[in-house]
Amino acid sequence: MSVRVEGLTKTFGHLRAIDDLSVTFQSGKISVLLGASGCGKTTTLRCIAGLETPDGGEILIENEAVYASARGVDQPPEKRRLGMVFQSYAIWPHLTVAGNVSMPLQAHKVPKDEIARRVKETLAIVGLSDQAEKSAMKLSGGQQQRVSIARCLVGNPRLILMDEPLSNLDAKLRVEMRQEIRHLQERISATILFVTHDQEEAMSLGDEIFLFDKGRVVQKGPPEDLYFRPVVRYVAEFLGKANLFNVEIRPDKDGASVAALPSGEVITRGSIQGGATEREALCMVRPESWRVSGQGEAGLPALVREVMFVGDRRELRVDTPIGPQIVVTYGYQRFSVGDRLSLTVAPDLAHLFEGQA
Ligand SMILES: Nc1ncnc2c1ncn2[C@@H]1O[C@H](COP(=O)(O)OP(=O)(O)OP(=O)(O)O)[C@@H](O)[C@H]1O
Repeated sequence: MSVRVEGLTKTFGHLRAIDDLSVTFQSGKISVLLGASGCGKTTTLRCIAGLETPDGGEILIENEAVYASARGVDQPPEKRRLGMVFQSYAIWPHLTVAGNVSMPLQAHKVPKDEIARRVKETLAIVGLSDQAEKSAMKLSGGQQQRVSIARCLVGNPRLILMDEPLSNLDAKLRVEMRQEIRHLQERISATILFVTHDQEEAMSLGDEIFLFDKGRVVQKGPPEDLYFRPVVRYVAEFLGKANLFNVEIRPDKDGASVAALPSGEVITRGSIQGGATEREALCMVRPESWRVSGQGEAGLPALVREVMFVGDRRELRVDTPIGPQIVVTYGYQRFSVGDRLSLTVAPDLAHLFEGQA
């Protein structure tokens, strides 16, 4: 079920929580709504669910208007046939696991034997078949969240809205649950809109990320596009770590381009985005994209100031003629404070924007 939002606006007093938002969330995909606290992610989700009434615009689910201000359309939440999972599990502590999952069906007066069948099927999907008769209160946080996911799935929604569903889980479980949600989505081919402010969660889960700022989407696309090809500085700095500095792009003798720093060093040559025309640009290099070689080699000279060993990788803070840079290397590559290095980057990993550092 695709979801289309057209010119959506929602204000709270003087605050524009959603500001003329137009986006399409694709059918059968996980779309992640990502952004800092207060940027309008939850309000967008609540408007789609019908839990919040927008000030204007349209919301279409599978091309059917569930909200259209100009035509006075505003379907109640229960008519929109979607499922929701929240940060708080909101399970009933006095009921069993099966009792919790059956609640939405009982509310719709579904026949008893059908309830039993659907609860059984759904518990199998979320891996809780052997816990069906256990009191919901006796489950771990991860299991409780699975119960709330099962309760959402039991009504067979084609569209599932998830608002920070993993925030209350510990770090290891969060990563496991991410994979489970991915597998689940593949099995039931549902459309999932997933709200988070965690960039790693967004990148590992999303088919597409919608990065919000001040009630608008700044950039949307596959995670790799946002990470390696951000359209503006805000996106570069929100997703992961970014080294940002000014470069001059000029043609090389053989027709390729070189990116030279204001201090004169050439950091890359080849087919750089932006072509061979002479111009100044803002350049972004991700920490792991720097290629490290020994002192005296061509490139940007760097002096190691700090080394942080994190097992699989080593994070270096280095001083260079263009200011401090972050460099990430493999954990087995040994570096010490005081080492002198040279840094270069592959042309396709030197990403250029308009603007100045
Ligand atoms: N019911 C409300 N009354 C007044 N202001 C509200 C209400 N709901 C949301 N807001 C405000 O609207 C803005 C957007 O809120 P929203 O919850 O959508 O942000 P968010 O991106 O989901 O942030 P978070 O990750 O903190 O939930 C915030 O400034 C918030 O304080």
